[in-house]
Order: sequence, then C-alpha cells, then structure tokens
Amino acid sequence: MVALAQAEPAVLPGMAVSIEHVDHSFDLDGQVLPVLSDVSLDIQPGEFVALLGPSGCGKSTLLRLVAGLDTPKSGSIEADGLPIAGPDPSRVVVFQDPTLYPWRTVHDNVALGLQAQGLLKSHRHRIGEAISLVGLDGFAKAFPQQLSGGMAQRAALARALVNDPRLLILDEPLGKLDSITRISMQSELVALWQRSNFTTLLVTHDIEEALFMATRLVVFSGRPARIKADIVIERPYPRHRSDPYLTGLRHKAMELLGLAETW
Ligand SMILES: Nc1ncnc2c1ncn2[C@@H]1O[C@H](COP(=O)(O)OP(=O)(O)OP(=O)(O)O)[C@@H](O)[C@H]1O
Repeated sequence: MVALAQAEPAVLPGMAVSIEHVDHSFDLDGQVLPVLSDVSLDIQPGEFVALLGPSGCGKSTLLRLVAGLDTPKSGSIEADGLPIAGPDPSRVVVFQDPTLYPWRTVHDNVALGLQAQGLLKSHRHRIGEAISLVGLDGFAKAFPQQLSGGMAQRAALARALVNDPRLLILDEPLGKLDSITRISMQSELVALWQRSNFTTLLVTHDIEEALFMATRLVVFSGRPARIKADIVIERPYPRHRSDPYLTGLRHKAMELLGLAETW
C-alpha cells in the first residue's frame, strides 16, 4: 500500500473540532423533539474519538452538524478554528451504506470525490493512490456489484480520502459487515488513520470496536444526548481485545449505558 500524497500542510490554529454548548432539536408533527443538550467537546488534531450512546440519542445528528449538513439550534461548532458554514471537502463522511454508483467502476466512483471539487484534472493521480491506500489494488475497474460488502465500504473510504481530508467522520461504517470482515477492517482503519494526517470521529454501537480503535471514548445519555463521560483510552496500538485495561473500560462503558453484564 502507498500513502496518499499529502497537500501542503496548512498552518491551522487550535482544535480540529470545537463544539461549544450545542443544543439541537427537530420539529416532529408540530412537536419539538430535543436531541442534543448542552454538548461541548474539543477534539485535538490527530485524535480518534469514538461516540457511544443509546440508539436514537442523537449521535448521527451531532455528526451531521460537524459535517456541516445541518446547523445547531444554539451553541457553536468550529473546525480548525473556523465556524462551520456548510459541508467542506476538508471534512468527509462515510456512512453505514457505501452509496456507490452501481454504473460506475471503483475508479470512477473514487474520481467523484475529486470531481465534486473540480480537482479531477490536477489530482487524477490521487485516485489510484486512494484505491491502493484502502487495499483495493486490482479492483479499480470493478463495478460495485462485483465487490464484497467490505470491499464496497473500502471503495467508499477511498472516495472520502481522495481529497486528503483533515477530518474523517465515520457513521457506523462497519455496521453492515459480517463480524470477521468487521474485525479485520477495524485494524485496517486504525492503520490507515495512523499512516495519515486526519482526525477521526466515529459513531459506533459496538463498545469493543470503540475501545479497540479510538484514543478517546465519549459516552452519551439517552435523548436528548448529553455527554455522560469522556474517557481517554491510554493504550498503544496494536491493541489486544482481551487486555484487562480495555475489559475494565468495557465494564465502565456498559455501566454508563445502563447495560447489565450478562456474559
Ligand atoms: N431530520 C429529522 N427530522 C426529525 N427527527 C429527526 C431527524 N433526524 C433525526 N431525528 C430524530 O432525532 C433523534 C436522534 O437521531 P439520531 O439519528 O441522531 O440518533 P442516533 O443516536 O444516531 O441513533 P442510532 O444509534 O439508532 O443510529 C431520533 O429520535 C430521530 O428520530
């Protein structure tokens, strides 16, 4: 695998992401549905932060706000010291569903990432680099229906990474994969993050996945989501799933989520 050619590093002040007292709600059938309540979170450049919380508490909503796909009702969110004013190629999102265009090859799906920024001509060389980075060498000409679920998700990752983002936002990206592929892609994603310059924000429902991958674990309450705990995971990589330190954190996270230990 090769590393993606990096753009000239910009001198960026402060936090990769700074979320200050964010409240958010939706209007649902004339009723106000509070979803986020006084969420404040500072993320340093290069961190890998996992967000855990009960289903429907507001994790994806927070990711959408950070991606600039929606605007908080109150509070503020900055990326690299600047207010988020909308989507930006420096912040890319990978969702649970790879959403590849079935009529385009892997190469042409990845090219879309550049095309959207008008960079296709000048940065075409990055397409092959991104495909290689996610381990899809030899599949550039394949169509999505010729890929396994894990390969399709790798292609979606390549499309996200082709612009050399500063923030990679992952919304349950491994959620639909079988457990074997999921476990190997957890290691691959960590290796990818370690080799690159981006900060990672991951939503997952899987406590072990969060503990295996992230440098920091943020646990939310039920809706409206408030931060219940913010835990630094002080373990080098590669990690061992049976590490007693991680097992201890798993118990703690389960307690915070109000889950009983049944196995
Ligand atoms: N566009 C929307 N309009 C109205 N309600 C919404 C909208 N988007 C999300 N919601 C509601 O906001 C709440 C939080 O949704 P969100 O998807 O952020 O939760 P989540 O924590 O990511 O859930 P899960 O873990 O199950 O994916 C839910 O009750 C959902 O119904």
